[in-house]
Amino acid sequence: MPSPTATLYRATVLHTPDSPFLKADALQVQSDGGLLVESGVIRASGSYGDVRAAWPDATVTDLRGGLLLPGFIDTHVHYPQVRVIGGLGLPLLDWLGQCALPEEVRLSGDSYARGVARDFLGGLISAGTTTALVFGAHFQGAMHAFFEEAARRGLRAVSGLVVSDRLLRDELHTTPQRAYDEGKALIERWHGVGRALYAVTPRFSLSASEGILDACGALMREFPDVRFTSHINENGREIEVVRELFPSARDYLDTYERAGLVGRRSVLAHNVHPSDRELGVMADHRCTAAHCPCSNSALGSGFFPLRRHLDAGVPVSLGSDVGGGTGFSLLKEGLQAHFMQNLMGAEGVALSPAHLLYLATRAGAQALDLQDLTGDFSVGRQFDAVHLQPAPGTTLDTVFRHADSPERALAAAFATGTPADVARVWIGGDEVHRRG
Ligand SMILES: Nc1nc2[nH]cnc2c(=O)[nH]1
Ligand SMILES: [Zn+2]
Repeated sequence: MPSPTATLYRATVLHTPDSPFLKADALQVQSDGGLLVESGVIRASGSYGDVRAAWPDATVTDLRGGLLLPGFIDTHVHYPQVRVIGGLGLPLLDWLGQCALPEEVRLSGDSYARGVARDFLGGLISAGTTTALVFGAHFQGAMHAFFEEAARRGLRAVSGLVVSDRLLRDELHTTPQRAYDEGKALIERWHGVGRALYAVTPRFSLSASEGILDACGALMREFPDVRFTSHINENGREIEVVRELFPSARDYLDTYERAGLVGRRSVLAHNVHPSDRELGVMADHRCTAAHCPCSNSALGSGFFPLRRHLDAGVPVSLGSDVGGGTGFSLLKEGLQAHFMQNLMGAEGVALSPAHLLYLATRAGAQALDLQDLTGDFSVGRQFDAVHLQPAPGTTLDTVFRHADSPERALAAAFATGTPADVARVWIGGDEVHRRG
């Protein structure tokens, strides 16, 4: 019997439980759909009429007039960089030195860090993101502040202390022992607590000695279900420096591989310039590449070789890479991915709205090994959802009113949607954002 707390969401529902890269017709659409949610979990789905008939006592929430999508999953976004979005015109290493790192130093102050965490979470959730792999800060206090604020907002946050011991700035450097000790303490405090998970996070091999990568490896061995994230193969100059710093490594990936950091729960951001060997190893381990198209464009990092990743069998997800990226919207990231693949001509992959939705949702859940929990609207998943409903009189509202199918409306959402079109957001059935 349905409990009195069951809610039936009535909406135009779209999701991609299967990958459109592997299966035609992967986009599932219910023009007048129903999702029955009880205790935050989806118990039934189908046409509104069918679900209503089976659950006549459920309270109906009427969301007709927009699109109900799975909450977006951002698999690469930096919490300390929200206030420095927009440093355009610099390549990676100059941008880090001039824009990102001076701000990251300020997070040594706990109250400053808490303010940044609040700004970050407000921006992320109001853009429709419900799960995120969040590149953390270099300071333990800032990470406690982040996890506390993320819990308060209800985000599914996967994050960890960022560790480095060379070539950044002294204030951001640690030691292998301290990286291990602080990482262990944070894992024991936060991993698996509420919706939080921990990710071991060396910044990138350029700023990490073998000692610090080994300390990360020790944490991964001791806590095998934590996640791993870092950067790889983003920028030509960065790759040259890594080659000089690790003369015996076969390539950039090998610097992580030798430390035991490449696995099913590893997500490496960018991978704009991979070798075939690196792609083969990532595929063998089911290690995901987080594609960040706005960042790659803003920092001039290059065109992401999506075709080569797909052909090699490497999983790919999407990231906003704020603040190298230009904002929190995964709609915008999807559009930019589409543009860049188009501009690559024969080497590019034609990305349909179904591909974009998959990359922004289910692919991220798989990257984080959370596919049984979130990322689509299958029965048994958490109700993590975003309701796109443009305000009356806006351009997207006009297009929605005249779209001849939900698929066309979805394409328009990627083409012209912004966080202003996000009307409501739920995580685990809790409403975590409602447009003012
Ligand atoms: N885009 C980007 N790449 C990085 N590589 C190392 N740190 C960073 C960062 O903060 N942003
Ligand atoms: Zn990044």
